[in-house]
Amino acid sequence: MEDRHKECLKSNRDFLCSNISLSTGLLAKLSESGVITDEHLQKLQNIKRNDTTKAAVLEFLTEVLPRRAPEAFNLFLEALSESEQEHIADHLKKWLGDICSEDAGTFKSLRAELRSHYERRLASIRPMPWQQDIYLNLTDVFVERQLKLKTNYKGDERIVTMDDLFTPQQTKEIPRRLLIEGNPGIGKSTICQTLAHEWGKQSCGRHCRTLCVHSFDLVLYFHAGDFIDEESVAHAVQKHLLPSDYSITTSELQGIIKAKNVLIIVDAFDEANAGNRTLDRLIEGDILRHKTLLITSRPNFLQNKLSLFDSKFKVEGYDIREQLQHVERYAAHQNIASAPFESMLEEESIIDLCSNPLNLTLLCLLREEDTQLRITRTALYTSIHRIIKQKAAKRLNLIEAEVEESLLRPLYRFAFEAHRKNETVVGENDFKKVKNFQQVCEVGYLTRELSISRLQPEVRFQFTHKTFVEFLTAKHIAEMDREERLNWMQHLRYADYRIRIKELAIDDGFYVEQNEPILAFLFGLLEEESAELTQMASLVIKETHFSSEHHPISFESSCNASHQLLRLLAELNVVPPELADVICKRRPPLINIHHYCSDSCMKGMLKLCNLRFQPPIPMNLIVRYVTRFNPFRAPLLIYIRLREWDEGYIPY
Ligand SMILES: Nc1ncnc2c1ncn2[C@@H]1O[C@H](COP(=O)(O)OP(=O)(O)OP(=O)(O)O)[C@@H](O)[C@H]1O
Repeated sequence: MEDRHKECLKSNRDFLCSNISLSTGLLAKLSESGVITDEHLQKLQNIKRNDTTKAAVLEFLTEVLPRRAPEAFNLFLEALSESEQEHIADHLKKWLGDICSEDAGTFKSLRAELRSHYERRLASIRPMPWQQDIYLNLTDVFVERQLKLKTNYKGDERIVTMDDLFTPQQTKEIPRRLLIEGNPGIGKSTICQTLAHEWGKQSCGRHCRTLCVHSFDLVLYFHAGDFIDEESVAHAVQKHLLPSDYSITTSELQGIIKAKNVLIIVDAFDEANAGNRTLDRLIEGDILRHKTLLITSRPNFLQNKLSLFDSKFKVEGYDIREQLQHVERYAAHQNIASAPFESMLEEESIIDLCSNPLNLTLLCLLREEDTQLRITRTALYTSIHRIIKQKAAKRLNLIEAEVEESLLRPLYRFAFEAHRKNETVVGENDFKKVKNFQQVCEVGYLTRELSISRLQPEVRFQFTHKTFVEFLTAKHIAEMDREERLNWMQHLRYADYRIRIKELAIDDGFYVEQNEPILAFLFGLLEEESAELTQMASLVIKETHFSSEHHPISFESSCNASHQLLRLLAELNVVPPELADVICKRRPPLINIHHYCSDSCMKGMLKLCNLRFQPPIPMNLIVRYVTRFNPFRAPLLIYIRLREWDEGYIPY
């Protein structure tokens, strides 16, 4: 409870004890609004029964109410008014009004100024900050997030909604230090923005009476960097939240912050924690310990400060329901049909991207720009990579070429090394070699990892998505010279095998598809480099026995190693003539297309058909069980003269 409210109860104790009736109506209102618990209720009723009402009121005023949440005082006044004791509420309000009348004007004006600041400045999201003309209305597109609340030191978690952020948890105390952690682009800043913007709207709406953001008298919304070189929160408010011609002194601000129920939101601890003394003091409770502080950070930046937080939340990727809501809202906001965005969520090649709100927003923006139904996976990742690069350049105040040269190239190498070890982490020994590693992390592909051993702490960095590791690895390989690249390719395995011996519990296998995430990106990235591409394709042709004859009608001839070239061709927009020549010279006498064939295999097949070889390559097409409409299959079926299949299955 706020100091001035405590003071008010104390100064009016005699009046209250003599006048309050602990009626059933009042007690019911107090327990309904959460001011008292069932235990409190029982205790007060016992005192009333065994002693006097006065004694019970005294217990309530001294032992119960002052220990409750800041908004309990106002709820108490409301309960009085609603239980026919309005005159008591008025008496207390008048006392408070007389005491605070001078400050009240300053406070009201400050609150109005902040509200209008948030209303104006936080109304939209700009997913590409360097492109201010691309913006989305926050209220229209915001997807309500779920958070994981850590419930004990063992790491057990419980799902909560954003409405539960400020709710007392285990200890029943209002949490004063809250932490939200999450990976890059997962929506931490957007949560902060929404909280401040909601508060700016004044109305509590349906949240009324819960511990929502509107229960705070003031919300101060900062970026962690706003505290650098600021000696106090009041100084940071003056510099970052108020216009320069707004007249209020730092000591007035300090007085208001001290007296009021304030929520301080600090976004992006990870971006500005070094040498941030005021922020450290705030987290440690060395200053403003009774105020509520909400910090967001990418994971594992607050290691030695974690114990200072009463509530720790994690925000994770979208589930499918949230993805759907995201694209529907986006489409409605842009006033276009949502079907193309919804179908995007089913595209296997980008499934992992869709769970990240930033990536999904970028995908929507790209999809809107792109009138073609499909673009290659490489093109998609390249576009997103470019956006992430531009974002980093803007944030780090560098030109894009510098980001590429000094930050991304080391990152490509890290990805390559990590992939080679089949890991998605970078160890201390690796990153120590890079002088600006901190900045490399800030690009947004790496997050700080917990040490593996508690006895010997080690800092490690984790890549955010496996597919990005593959894409960045391919970027590294694409930058190698030809010999080195071919040498890397030569060491891949190109034969499928499967061993299963049940009695010995041996189950092992290898499918060349395992090479494809990187090879496909590599083909896509080198599309313009015809000679390089042809060299790589020749190697694949040779190693996967593309030119050999396959059994003409085998049900087992599924989409296997010999189809790898097809799947890699799918990543190209155009097959360059040099490569087409090689394929033509080394074409197989027959190609089997099976109902097992993957979409990219079909897509590559189409590309092959488009080369119009003379004489054409004969083809078996086995189309059993094609149940689902697939946009690649339909044109293929039209394009290819179907060999009749004696079981009479009708192609879809
Ligand atoms: N709840 C949401 N509803 C709709 N869009 C969202 C939501 N959360 C995030 N986004 C989209 O994702 C983008 C990135 O989100 P945000 O900046 O909040 O991520 P972040 O976790 O703070 O990332 P970083 O750690 O890189 O700063 C936003 O600009 C917005 O386009």
